[in-house]
Amino acid sequence: MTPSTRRQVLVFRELPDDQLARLQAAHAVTVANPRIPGERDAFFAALPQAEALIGSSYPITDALLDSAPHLQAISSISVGVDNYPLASLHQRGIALCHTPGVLTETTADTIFALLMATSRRIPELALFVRSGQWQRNIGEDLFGWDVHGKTVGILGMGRIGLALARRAALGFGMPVIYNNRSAVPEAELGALAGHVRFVEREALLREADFIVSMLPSTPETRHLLNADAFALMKPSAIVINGSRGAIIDEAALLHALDTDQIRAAGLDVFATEPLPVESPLRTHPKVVALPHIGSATHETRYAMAEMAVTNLLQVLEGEKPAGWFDLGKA
Ligand SMILES: NC(=O)C1=CN([C@@H]2O[C@H](COP(=O)(O)OP(=O)(O)OC[C@H]3O[C@@H](n4cnc5c(N)ncnc54)[C@H](OP(=O)(O)O)[C@@H]3O)[C@@H](O)[C@H]2O)C=CC1
Ligand SMILES: O=CC(=O)O
Repeated sequence: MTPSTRRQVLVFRELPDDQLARLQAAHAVTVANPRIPGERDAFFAALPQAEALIGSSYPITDALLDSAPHLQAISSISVGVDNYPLASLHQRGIALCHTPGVLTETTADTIFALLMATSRRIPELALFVRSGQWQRNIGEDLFGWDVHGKTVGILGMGRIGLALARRAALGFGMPVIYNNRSAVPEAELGALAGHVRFVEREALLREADFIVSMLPSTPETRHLLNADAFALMKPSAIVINGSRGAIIDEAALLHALDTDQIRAAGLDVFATEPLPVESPLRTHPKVVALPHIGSATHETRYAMAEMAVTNLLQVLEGEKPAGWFDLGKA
């Protein structure tokens, strides 16, 4: 990419003031979030001039790219890149950046908390107290299930999967099994060496007490947790989805929960987000549902915004930033 003078940058999700100012110091910036009804028209009006986009949580489609003929770079404020048409970006020569690493530990904290909350029924019992139902000692109908010592099966042992495995194996004494397309080299396991075991996916689904998805959403991982997968799991299995809604066939999940094929599910992500109010997952007694908060702390959302702005500034200068996404390998 040729080093720039001032480029037309379209910001499609709010940025911290100081990070917006970094962009404004170097480029001509329009801020318009297409998810906000009052800003939608401004977003589409700015696309024909836009040379760069920065934001997240909005699907960038081929049709949208067609209306942005000058686009040269997109900087996503996320690690997941499933909102972008990767092959089209590659074909059109549009660079893509994302924010791997800065959200790893925070997301692992959230997903481990979700695992614990689901198994120990924390939201349900907190509501029990809040609603004034705690009148005597609780009975076993409200007991949860142990977390420590149980086997966790991680689908997608990448950056976040490994951070989750450290919490589970080294903090909670949990045997960890995992599945990837290729096993993590022993040298990259660090303190986890000897604590985790690569297994085939089917074995993971059969053996694990907790099945956790940290897989990216791709054509290959779509509905990987489907009726066949739930049929392999233990009736006591708890399914945790910390990555993307598309990994789970939600109708099959509901059937598995309703027929006691599995015990419970903890979900941070859904096929449609925000979760539609009519979704049975919202109020299902065996489901703990969160509003996609894996990385949602003040510190980490700031770090993501800062990295995304740095990525964009560097890519517009013709450099290859830390968050460069290699479209050639996607
Ligand atoms: N809930 C939330 O708020 C958040 C959700 N996420 C989600 O988490 C995902 C993972 O993030 P991160 O850990 O940084 O990503 P990584 O790329 O580091 O990890 C992904 C892992 O999945 C494995 N994988 C990819 N495709 C397949 C497949 N078809 N079958 C089996 N394994 C596969 C990869 O291993 P291999 O290549 O060997 O197969 C890799 O180890 C993101 O893509 C995003 O969707 C991320 C942040 C926050
Ligand atoms: O879901 C969040 C992300 O960063 O990806």
